[in-house]
Amino acid sequence: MIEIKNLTKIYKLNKKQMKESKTKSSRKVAVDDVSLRAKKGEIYGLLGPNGAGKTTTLRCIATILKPTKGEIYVSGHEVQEEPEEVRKKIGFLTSDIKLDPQFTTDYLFDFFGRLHNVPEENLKRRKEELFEYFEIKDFAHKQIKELSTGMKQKAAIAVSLVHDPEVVIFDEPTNGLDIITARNVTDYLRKLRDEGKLVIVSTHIMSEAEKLCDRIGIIIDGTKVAEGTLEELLQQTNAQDLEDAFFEFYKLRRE
Ligand SMILES: Nc1ncnc2c1ncn2[C@@H]1O[C@H](COP(=O)(O)OP(=O)(O)OP(=O)(O)O)[C@@H](O)[C@H]1O
Repeated sequence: MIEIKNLTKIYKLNKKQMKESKTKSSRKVAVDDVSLRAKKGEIYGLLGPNGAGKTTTLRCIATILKPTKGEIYVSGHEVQEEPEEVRKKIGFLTSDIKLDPQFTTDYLFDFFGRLHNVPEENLKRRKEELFEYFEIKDFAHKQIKELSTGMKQKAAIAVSLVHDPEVVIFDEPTNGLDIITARNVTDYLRKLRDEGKLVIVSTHIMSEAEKLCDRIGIIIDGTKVAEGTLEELLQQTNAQDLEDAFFEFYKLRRE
């Protein structure tokens, strides 16, 4: 389970960032008092527009960013108190973390597997399974820098799952992927959910959230403005689809 209790993340802005953001304040509240729970066996989607605070929230869960306030528990371990334990439990994918361009997928898979203390037998089996599923075999021995965007994303996904994590945190996992590769990835996330894993994803794509996520948290300007199953969100807004529901919540937030 992931439990976020009153997470707030404030970035300190430097002069250049203040100028770019056209603000006189040196503080940017990226996430403002967000609480949520996601359970094993579900895909929880964080849905929000650009700059809503989705990536910041996921990075705090993944121990990459330090929360300004609040607590986050991953399988019972608090991210600031037991970051090592949290890192063992999670697989984290984000576009900001790039695989080293001079290495091959095959090499990086083994490297990260050993870093996670995956026994050699299991590592071989995991590689066989993931490389087969994501059709990595044909380019497994090419350097990352030679790969297309889609191939790089598949490689990053396989590497993030090397240790068979019980919690999978994917930041915009289908970003930049063609429709076939994107379906491949979302199908794999469903498979993980069906195996009893907890999957948390961020997206700004309404149709993806609608089809993929068991529960959705809508986040706008760093605040969670709504949460529920698709049916619940539609009921709350009398909307026909998620896009309409989203705009209802957006209007309410901006009023
Ligand atoms: N390192 C940083 N320093 C200062 N401000 C930041 C930093 N990272 C993000 N922000 C700001 O915090 C806010 C939330 O950003 P975040 O990346 O979490 O949003 P997001 O919902 O993931 O957006 P997107 O869909 O565009 O990736 C934005 O206003 C962003 O400009």
